[in-house]
Amino acid sequence: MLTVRAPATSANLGSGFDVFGVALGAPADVVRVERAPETTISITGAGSQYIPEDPKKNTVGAVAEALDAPARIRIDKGVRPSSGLGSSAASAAAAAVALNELYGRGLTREELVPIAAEGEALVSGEAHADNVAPSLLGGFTVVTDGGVTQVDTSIPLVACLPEITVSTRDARAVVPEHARMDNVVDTVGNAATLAVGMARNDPELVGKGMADEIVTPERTALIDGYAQVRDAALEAGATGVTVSGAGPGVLAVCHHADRRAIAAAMLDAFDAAGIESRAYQTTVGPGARLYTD
Ligand SMILES: Nc1ncnc2c1ncn2[C@@H]1O[C@H](COP(=O)(O)OP(=O)(O)OP(=O)(O)O)[C@@H](O)[C@H]1O
Ligand SMILES: N[C@@H](CCO)C(=O)O
Repeated sequence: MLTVRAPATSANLGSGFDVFGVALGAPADVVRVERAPETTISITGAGSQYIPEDPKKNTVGAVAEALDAPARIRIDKGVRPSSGLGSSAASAAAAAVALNELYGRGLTREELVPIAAEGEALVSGEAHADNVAPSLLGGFTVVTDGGVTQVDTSIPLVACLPEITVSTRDARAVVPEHARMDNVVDTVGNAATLAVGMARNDPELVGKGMADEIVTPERTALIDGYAQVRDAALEAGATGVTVSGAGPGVLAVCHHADRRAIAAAMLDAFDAAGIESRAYQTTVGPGARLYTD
């Protein structure tokens, strides 16, 4: 049996819609695989009751099919689905690493990115790879048609997850089809600032570079209490705040010493809006890890 732990991720980071992503130190999914004549899936853990065990409807089933690697697959969910923390991607990334090893396919982590993205196509209608790439490779990733660029970094983060759900499919429906050129110019500048900040491990540059006037404002409207939570995090010292992935998770970038106060401020602000939430105080971390029993 092979076991893989694959981390939650946060995609977009505001200015990098469908391009940027980071691996989170926590939470994570754990996937165990054994060879079998046909693929079966069982699921335990966070939100498992909302996730289909039918291989044709589960991201790990799509990965098993893409790798022609049937298996008995057990998923222990650390990442709740429809969270904005790359839940479906964490399972897909873990399965890709595990099944690649189980069947000796010999693919590199980079080569597994489009395979794991097949799972994302299944659940959100598009094979966007901005969650599976950081879950497989760790650190900060930039996904383009030309491939994936990755840099290791350890920027401190707080990811706050409210007890509401926003499906990626619904959140993609509000993305505007057109943008004004001045907003595009601003967003390109912010994205470049953010990327430099990641390379320099500088939370000030990363936070500043998350600003985005094109996609983020449309999505914040889907998250009750977002404005209050953002303001509370900024007051508590966050260098930048944005929607995590497609939401409803909210991501704050900060200095290490401010994480606790920011987490408390975000939890209180959601609470004041009548919404329970939990906060992960973490950093950008490593990618999927394989264990052999
Ligand atoms: N292995 C899996 N883990 C989690 N969700 C899955 C899995 N397989 C299928 N799904 C389905 O995918 C949907 C959740 O995926 P979605 O992309 O909406 O959320 P997410 O991965 O948490 O968020 P985001 O991509 O915005 O970070 C749910 O409908 C869930 O049932
Ligand atoms: N880039 C995707 C990520 C979903 O997690 C989106 O925002 O729709």
